[in-house]
Amino acid sequence: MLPFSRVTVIGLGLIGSSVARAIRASLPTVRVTGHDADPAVRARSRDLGFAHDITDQAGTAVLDADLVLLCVPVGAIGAAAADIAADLPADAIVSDVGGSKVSVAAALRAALPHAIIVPGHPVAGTENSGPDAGFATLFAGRWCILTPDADTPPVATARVRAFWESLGAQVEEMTAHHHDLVLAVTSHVPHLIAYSIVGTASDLEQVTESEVIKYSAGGFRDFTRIAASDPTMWRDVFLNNREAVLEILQRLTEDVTMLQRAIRWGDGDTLFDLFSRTRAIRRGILEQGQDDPRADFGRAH
Ligand SMILES: NC(=O)c1ccc[n+]([C@@H]2O[C@H](COP(=O)([O-])OP(=O)(O)OC[C@H]3O[C@@H](n4cnc5c(N)ncnc54)[C@H](O)[C@@H]3O)[C@@H](O)[C@H]2O)c1
Ligand SMILES: O=C(O)C(=O)C[C@]1(C(=O)O)C=C[C@@H](O)C=C1
Repeated sequence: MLPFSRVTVIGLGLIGSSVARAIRASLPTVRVTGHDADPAVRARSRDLGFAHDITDQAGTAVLDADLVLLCVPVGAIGAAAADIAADLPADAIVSDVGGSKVSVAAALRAALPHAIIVPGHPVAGTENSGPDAGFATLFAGRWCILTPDADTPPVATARVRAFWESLGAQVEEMTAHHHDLVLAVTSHVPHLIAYSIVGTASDLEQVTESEVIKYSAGGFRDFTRIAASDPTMWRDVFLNNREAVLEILQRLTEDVTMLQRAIRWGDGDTLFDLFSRTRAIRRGILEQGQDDPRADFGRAH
């Protein structure tokens, strides 16, 4: 049995349009309705045709929904939830895809005090944004983390789990607090490092911009891909996961200082030991078959 038959997606950028496309591909009998606050995104989404209907008002989009998925930047989730509050059916489940979870859960609960809420985060994305960037296979073989709390009925969590599984994702449940700490290490601080190193390179007076472009075929090129990620989305993630990001940054600063000392004092063993450990981690990821699915980008639309 299908977990939902009428899904509304609010926010039709990379993630929202990918969810809509994935539903159309994997759950063809499910009706998909979309809404975006930006009229240009609504017009483009209608041209792309990944939803059965795109409404101009958020409230109209949710009138008969049984699942509403908020796919907007985490700083906008409270406003997007408030926009649907008056029209949300009492038995509809509200979920989201935000990259941080503690503040998102609080914003959802404040805007929708009586709704059934199952916060979520598909750990899958790219550096691109907007409705043209989405693709149906984005979630296949990737993790989706759900962070239900004491107010979340287990049956609602089970339905949202079944929904993501039907799009090809593997689902894990954890607390919002634990999610934010884990993602600070695996996603948020790595993005901050990429933004920072690309910014530093472009500021260096001794290195011209043309040299940065010319010699960026190596490791730096990988950083530039991450540093091209959406500025609004990532500003919101850092402002909304402040505590966990600052905690991990403190640890990182101490570890970088240790490496600085090893380089200064010619301590090759310390460098070699760390690099051997990190190489083993990368090889472990490859052995688990969790390599980067971006190799399929462009072919997967
Ligand atoms: N990009 C990724 O790699 C990735 C991965 C997983 C989760 N996420 C999360 O997904 C969410 C969306 O990210 P994205 O990459 O799709 O961004 P995006 O910029 O591609 O799309 C966001 C869309 O939300 C719309 N929007 C903003 N405020 C709105 C509002 N109040 N009401 C309705 N629409 C509104 C924007 O107009 C835009 O079209 C974010 O919370 C992000 O943390 C992103
Ligand atoms: O691969 C990328 O480009 C991503 O940034 C994807 C990524 C990640 O860091 O893994 C980014 C943010 C998310 O909330 C989830 C996934």
